[in-house]
Amino acid sequence: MTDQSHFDVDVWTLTRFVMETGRQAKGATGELTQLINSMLTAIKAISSAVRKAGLAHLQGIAGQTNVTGDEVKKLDVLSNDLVINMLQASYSTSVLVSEENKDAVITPAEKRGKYVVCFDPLDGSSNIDCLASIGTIFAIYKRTSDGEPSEKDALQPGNQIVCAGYALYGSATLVALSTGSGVNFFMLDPAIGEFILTERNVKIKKKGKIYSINEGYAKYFDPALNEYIKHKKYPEDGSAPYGARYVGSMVSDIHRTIAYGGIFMYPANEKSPKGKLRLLYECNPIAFIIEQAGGLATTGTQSVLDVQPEALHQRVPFVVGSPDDVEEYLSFVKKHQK
Ligand SMILES: O=P(O)(O)OC[C@H]1O[C@](O)(COP(=O)(O)O)[C@@H](O)[C@@H]1O
Ligand SMILES: [Mg+2]
Ligand SMILES: [Mg+2]
Ligand SMILES: [Mg+2]
Repeated sequence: MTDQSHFDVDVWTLTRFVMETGRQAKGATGELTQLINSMLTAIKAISSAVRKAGLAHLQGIAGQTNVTGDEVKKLDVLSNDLVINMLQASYSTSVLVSEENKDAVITPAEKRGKYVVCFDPLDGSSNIDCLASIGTIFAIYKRTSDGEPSEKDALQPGNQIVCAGYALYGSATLVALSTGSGVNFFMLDPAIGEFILTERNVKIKKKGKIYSINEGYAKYFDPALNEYIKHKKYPEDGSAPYGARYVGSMVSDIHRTIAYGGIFMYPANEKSPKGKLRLLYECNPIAFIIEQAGGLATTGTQSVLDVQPEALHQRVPFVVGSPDDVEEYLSFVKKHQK
């Protein structure tokens, strides 16, 4: 018998994992499995496009701006089309909300299913042309209304999420996924085109040593935030200062925060009174994952997942990470409210 130890013959692919957990869900119809698998197909295709962008003239701008004023890149458009087409072909969705579409995309009647998906097809677009890591983010909800689907079906708080995940197109392509019972990491094995389970039930450190924020906006930060950052740089208790890391691709900054611990912040500031990150397809899915990993996700005044959305592209201030770090930040906010 040859030694097969180097080749796993009982490999846990993401598809197998989702089927396994899907079967345990009461009343499982397999529709969520179909949906997730279609999302994975889009993610594999985006991963391939990202890695050949420089060769296939896919870098650079597409020549338009989106509803939130972002300059849309060619890869934003390609990724968006891939996700929409794959999800609608899965017969499991009724309403799609994308960063790149002003209005909700309603699935044609003959292809409708019971899920609503909010997604950022390509996160970190400003980093495409310099080859820094970028990602895809998604959140899946069950439709709760009857009759004709509409954008209202997507205005659910993040605490109603059924499944959320992100893909990171980094030195490897990774998917972090949660269906509400913890977070699991899967890495793409290009040799077989499958995502392989690499880390089960991932937990974030209680406290980290890294803070992550774009300090280029420090001029516009509120006093509580500036005092908190000063405390990280010049700790009064003689402890070591925190390290600073900021990629400018949220998925990349978030994945590092989960892997190493610490805090990621995109708060409100004078220039962006509600912050920059969008609630439905950036903050809610990431907040869900972070909390499933034992972390905290706050707007500064409430838990992100409790925010009742009022508009598809609304922004919220966003501070997430290790529980002790987020709590410490909130203590500075409270101190300045008195
Ligand atoms: O350049 P800034 O203002 O720090 O903003 C960086 C943030 O903008 C984003 O790129 C916005 O996301 P998109 O690239 O999907 O529009 C985040 O990924 C990132 O955290
Ligand atoms: Mg954008
Ligand atoms: Mg984004
Ligand atoms: Mg985007």
